[in-house]
Amino acid sequence: MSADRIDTAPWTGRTDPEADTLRWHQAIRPLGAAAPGVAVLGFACDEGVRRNHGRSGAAAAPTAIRKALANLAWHREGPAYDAGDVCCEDGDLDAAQTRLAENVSALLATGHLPIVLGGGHEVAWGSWQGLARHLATLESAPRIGIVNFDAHFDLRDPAHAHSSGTPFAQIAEDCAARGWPFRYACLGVSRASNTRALFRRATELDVLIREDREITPMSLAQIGRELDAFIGVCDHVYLTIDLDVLPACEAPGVSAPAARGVSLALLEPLVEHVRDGDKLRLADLAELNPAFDIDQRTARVAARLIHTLTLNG
Ligand SMILES: N=CN[C@@H](CCC(=O)O)C(=O)O
Ligand SMILES: [Mn+2]
Ligand SMILES: [Mn+2]
Repeated sequence: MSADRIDTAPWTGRTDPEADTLRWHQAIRPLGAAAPGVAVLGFACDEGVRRNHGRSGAAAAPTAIRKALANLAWHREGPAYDAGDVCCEDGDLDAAQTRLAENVSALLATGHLPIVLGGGHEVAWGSWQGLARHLATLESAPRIGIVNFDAHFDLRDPAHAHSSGTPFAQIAEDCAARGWPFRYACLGVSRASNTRALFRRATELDVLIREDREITPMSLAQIGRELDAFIGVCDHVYLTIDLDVLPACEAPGVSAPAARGVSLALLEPLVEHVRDGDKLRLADLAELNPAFDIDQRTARVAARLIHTLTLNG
């Protein structure tokens, strides 16, 4: 399986003359037959955002994230690879998500930790299918926990149209069809941005919900323990970060900027909980829209989160 497009152009940045000054652009390698490591894979698609009546532009996000990541200091021991981009052609979202899933499952089968660079949050349906396809070859009913940092549940009814607003409802249906448990934590939810119907669906699906206003410096340790307990009853974790969980001042470059949001200073320690649980199999970042970004602020946050997620190993 291979991606639709390989673009090495974003991997440029500062080169220092001193020793031990590596940055990502100097360390990352094209994917090849090599030791398992972190593998970034782009999903250049905003068809789901368009269908969800959002602001198009997230298809350009993988390149913008790579550019921001390129210049960050390299602190890893293990390798990192660029697996290229999956693109959405002619609005065929299902086909793009299927190709994403094929690439993700191939990376998992060769021992990599895939980090998918969305794309609208429709990336999650492709990411999930890749993880499910891989785990189904190993276990009959894998216990997968989905941790979504997001201002939105993205549990809209998929019967109308598959979009950036439906991926976790699609996953819930998929789990039911497979006889797998659906375990979903959605942290950073804005009550003002999700209808009563969405809150009801989340409650029916037994979603672990923490609203944006509940995540404070005082509650951080407690929410970390709740996250640990959630992860504790799973064997595998899929982490998905919708950048619109951050306040608009920290992440202006998204389709639906957050009036309140959860700041990076609170988000990052929670992401570290997920990282350090030893169960993380797959992560993606969604909804960066470079057309609305200011001085690469949102792309820099995305890159910082990748740096944090991949710091160990
Ligand atoms: N992935 C985005 N989901 C949100 C978008 C909300 C908005 O555009 O205002 C949702 O469908 O609720
Ligand atoms: Mn969102
Ligand atoms: Mn979302």
